Amino acid sequence: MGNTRWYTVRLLTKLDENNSYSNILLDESLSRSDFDKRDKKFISALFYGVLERRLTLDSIITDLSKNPKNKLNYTLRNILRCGLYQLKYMDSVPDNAAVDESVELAKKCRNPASAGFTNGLLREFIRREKALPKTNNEIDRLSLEYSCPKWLVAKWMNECGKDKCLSLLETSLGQAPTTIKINNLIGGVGETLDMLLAEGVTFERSKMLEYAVNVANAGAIEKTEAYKQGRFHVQDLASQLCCKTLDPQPGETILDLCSAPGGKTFTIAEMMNNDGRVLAFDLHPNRVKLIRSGAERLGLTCVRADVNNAKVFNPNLPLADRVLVDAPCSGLGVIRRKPEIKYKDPAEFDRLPVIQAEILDTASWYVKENGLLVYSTCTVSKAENDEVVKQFLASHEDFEPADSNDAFMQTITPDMYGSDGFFIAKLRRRG
Ligand SMILES: C[S@@+](CC[C@H](N)C(=O)[O-])C[C@H]1O[C@@H](n2cnc3c(N)ncnc32)[C@H](O)[C@@H]1O
Repeated sequence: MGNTRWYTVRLLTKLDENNSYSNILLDESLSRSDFDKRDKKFISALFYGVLERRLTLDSIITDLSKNPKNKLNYTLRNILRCGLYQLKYMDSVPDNAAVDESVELAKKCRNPASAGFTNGLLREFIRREKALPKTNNEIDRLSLEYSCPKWLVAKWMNECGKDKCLSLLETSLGQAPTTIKINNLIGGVGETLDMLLAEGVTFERSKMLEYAVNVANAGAIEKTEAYKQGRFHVQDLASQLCCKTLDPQPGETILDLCSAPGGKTFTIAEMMNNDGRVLAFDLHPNRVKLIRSGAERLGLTCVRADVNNAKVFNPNLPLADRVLVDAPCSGLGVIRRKPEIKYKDPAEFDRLPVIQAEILDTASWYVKENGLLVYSTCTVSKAENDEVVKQFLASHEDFEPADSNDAFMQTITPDMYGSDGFFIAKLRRRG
């Protein structure tokens, strides 16, 4: 097991140094390693666990360090984070093993004092009965308990109220579900599910959507024969609900302006029985390739993918029956999948509403009379959701809510259907 811990510490350190995406870094390096299944599971649990609890773990380190101003190097900090995580959150690891293994790793550090420091800090944590540092107010307490930055706790408390905020915090931790969208154009649903079952994949069909299936042991889902045959793609339930809101019909022209990697494009094309035109765009050429290869695997010949900047009006694009703007956003609805999002500097998110408004305004030019414009994000943030839509409606008299009551704007939170956090607004161009 020592090897798996050192491996995890090195991966976490790489993440600190390079700012890369956690899932890509872990998947790529594990697939190149020769660890067995059990070791890989341990490494993943420790890696993601430390990442999602990083704020809490660092607060404990600061609290217990005799000299908190003493800067720890990345490696030693990650050894301590991993040790504390095992002590506090991994019941399967005995306390002595967590401490001893961490001390062994600390001996690999250049500073000879590291091992003693690690031993002292971890043992002090046990002596204090693994209590979290004391806090003075509720925001600080929740921030520490859920490893969520104070600004985000305060924001959700303010915007959603205490109960919703608590449920957002609760569902921001732990394993995210894996949902697939069955391709109704290749074989029957039953046939595809039988194939998955035969390959050892267990699942539960969604009660909300006919072609949505929750997969339990999703590890190698993209290695299955059913996947290779294009019988499904991985897509969260909320994204599938977004496509349902767009409600594309066979024979129509659809524009999907922020489309990569293409999940919604594929579902839209399948809902249209591959009949009509789905014009899918993204700003980044490499990501456009993902749309093309996905559509090809799924046999969706009605999809055409190209590079296009959604902020700038493109006179070559046709008027469309329905236009989807699945906008770039802060991603606060998916921090369970990508914990690094919550540690970003919130100032980075300030520019997003302006970009979103620009894209939505440009998108509106492509909508036919009586056509639909759907705006969506995978974030829970009024500034990027409700406010963008309200301002759009205020400055575009030719558009109206597509549903008569408040239902035209929907904030989906993970507690509702077990999906990601998501926002969908459905607007119509007046006739
Ligand atoms: C939320 S993701 C889209 C996810 C996609 N709709 C799906 O379901 O798979 C937002 C996408 O917008 C793209 N994007 C960002 N700025 C853009 C712009 N100005 N024009 C077009 N695409 C843009 C990003 O590259 C990213 O792929």
